[in-house]
Amino acid sequence: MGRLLDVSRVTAGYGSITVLRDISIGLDAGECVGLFGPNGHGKTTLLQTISGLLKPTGGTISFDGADITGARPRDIVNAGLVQSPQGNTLFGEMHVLETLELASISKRARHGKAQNLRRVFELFPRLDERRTQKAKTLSGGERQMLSIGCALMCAPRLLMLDEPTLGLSPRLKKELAAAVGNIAKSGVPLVIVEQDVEFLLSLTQRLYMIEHGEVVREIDGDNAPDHDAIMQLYFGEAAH
Ligand SMILES: Nc1ncnc2c1ncn2[C@@H]1O[C@H](COP(=O)(O)OP(=O)(O)OP(=O)(O)O)[C@@H](O)[C@H]1O
Repeated sequence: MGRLLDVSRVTAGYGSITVLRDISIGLDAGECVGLFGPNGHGKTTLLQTISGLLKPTGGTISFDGADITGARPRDIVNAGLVQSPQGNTLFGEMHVLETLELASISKRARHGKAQNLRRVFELFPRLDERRTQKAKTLSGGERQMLSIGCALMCAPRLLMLDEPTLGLSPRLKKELAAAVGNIAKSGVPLVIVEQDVEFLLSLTQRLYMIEHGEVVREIDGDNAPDHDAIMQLYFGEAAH
């Protein structure tokens, strides 16, 4: 059986700027993988390309055996491949419940809307307590939870999270890590972009280190280098 997600030799960028160069990553059903590396080296661009928001100029992307290279974002979501962007992309004037309901507009999300909503509130009690609070008044961590909640409203078969812990306090980070861990335990495979490698190692089986739009290293979670070696990798090799 093929992989759940197979990104093969993809090239993509913005206009004349090439960001991703012949990049390949993949995961099997039931697996969670992490992407890390220095800022500005293409991790978000990779997620946007997989989601169909950016069209690759080379390579192929398949999801559950179907070729989705260049497919429309809405068709990709309907196939069950859903991205949760960083939490600052929400509509500020809409409150929590409205936002989650709006997220269930897609064909895929309409089924089981009540059940998905229950699941989001179980996972994130903070959102349950703030159903009628406007998105713009939520804290950074709560906005991140709402962004993940929106993705969960689409009943993902693969969920991609873009820096879910960015700017969070240690306490909120722990809370979010527990919720993301529960999502993984419920059987949803994850692709997580994060700067915090320890956070990634606690949630994923495999890491890809991305530099200059390429995978420069693949790390197996069971044989991961220790903290110092990872820092050396990060700053030693990212400095040039
Ligand atoms: N819309 C855009 N137009 C032009 N260039 C862009 C655009 N979005 C991103 N870039 C550039 O593409 C490169 C890769 O950015 P990207 O956001 O993918 O990196 P990243 O690894 O996710 O970084 P970070 O960890 O800081 O989020 C950067 O040089 C960035 O400036």
